[in-house]
Amino acid sequence: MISGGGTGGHIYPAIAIANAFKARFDDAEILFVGAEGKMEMQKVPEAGYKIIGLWISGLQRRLTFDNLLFPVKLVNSLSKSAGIIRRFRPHAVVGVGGYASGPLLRVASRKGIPAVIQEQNSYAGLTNKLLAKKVQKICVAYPGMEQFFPANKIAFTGNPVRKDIVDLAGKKEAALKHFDLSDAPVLMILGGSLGARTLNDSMVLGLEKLKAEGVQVIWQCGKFYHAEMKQKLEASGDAKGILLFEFLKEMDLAYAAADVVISRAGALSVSELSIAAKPTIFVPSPNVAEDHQTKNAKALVDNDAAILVKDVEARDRLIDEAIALIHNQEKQERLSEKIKALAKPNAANEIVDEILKLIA
Ligand SMILES: CC(=O)N[C@H]1[C@@H](OP(=O)(O)OP(=O)(O)OC[C@H]2O[C@@H](n3ccc(=O)[nH]c3=O)[C@H](O)[C@@H]2O)O[C@H](CO)[C@@H](O)[C@@H]1O
Repeated sequence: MISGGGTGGHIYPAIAIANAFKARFDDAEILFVGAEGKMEMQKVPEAGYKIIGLWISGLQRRLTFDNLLFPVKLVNSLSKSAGIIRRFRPHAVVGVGGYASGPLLRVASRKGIPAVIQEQNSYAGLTNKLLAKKVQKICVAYPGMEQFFPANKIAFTGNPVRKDIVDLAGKKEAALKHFDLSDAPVLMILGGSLGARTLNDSMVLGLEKLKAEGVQVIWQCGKFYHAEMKQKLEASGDAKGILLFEFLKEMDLAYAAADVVISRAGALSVSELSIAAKPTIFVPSPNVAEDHQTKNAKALVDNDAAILVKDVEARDRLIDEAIALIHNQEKQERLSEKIKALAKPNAANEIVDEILKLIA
């Protein structure tokens, strides 16, 4: 049983673990438990797995009606989790962070079912910190996580990445064809699973420069911003080679097509870009707990494996920085080599190994 979600950064590692488990045991039964109304309720069935939703959400920092409902939701979710576990009788449960993994893993551990959590970030999320005492194993993606979790429970596996992204070699030509792009340089803009206002604004401000340089763009803007960005792109006149997407389904092909990437520093984006060995400019989101995206990006930037542009500076200089990198083949190669050295492409399999050790 796999539980958690909320954003792509929790959902896709969960799917990668499920796929790696299925690849080893084709008769394995896997059930997901997510939060009603969240992205996982759509993305998990699209990946071919069954999911049950809990009525749960996070606590807001302000006093809201939702906060008053939180204890009711929690009791409801704990009781629903107990029912789901009683019926499904899992051999092991995995929590990937996000609201739903709290109640589910809490109940599972009370029933003595082996439990693993997977922490994607270099800074531990609240749900995972609370669960750490209850579970047997904690699979992490960054060194130094002993500051949040008991050292004897930690396994340094890396983040589990979908297999089609791990297997990018030889896909470039098919990828350019898929997106109907030429062999002129391709810049990819990745705003994380929800899209990013700063990246979108920077892109709009830099559109004319990119067109003048003949740069092609795969621009993932996020569902929330799509209508506005589409209208701005159309208003800019001829936009051949500037491709706008609300959400990219074929991430493997988008990575394969890209020469240079601008990205938020969500943990999975960082892991995927390392495996894909892409020369990347990270613009960490300033709107996340404890500024953890800056910490995610810093782990690479401090090793000269990526470039960092602060969110507040992005509108002024992000696109210039990207164009300079597009023209600097030698720097692209250096960044690509260094970022690849930090990749952990076998994470999903190592996490499956950890689960199997507990079941045994
Ligand atoms: C705003 C916010 O809370 N962000 C957090 C969220 O990020 P977010 O959900 O943006 O997650 P990540 O950047 O970690 O991962 C995004 C995932 O979505 C996939 N994808 C993305 C866009 C797209 O068009 N298609 C697609 O498939 C990517 O391939 C990747 O697998 O979870 C991460 C992991 O806990 C955290 O590090 C981030 O700080």
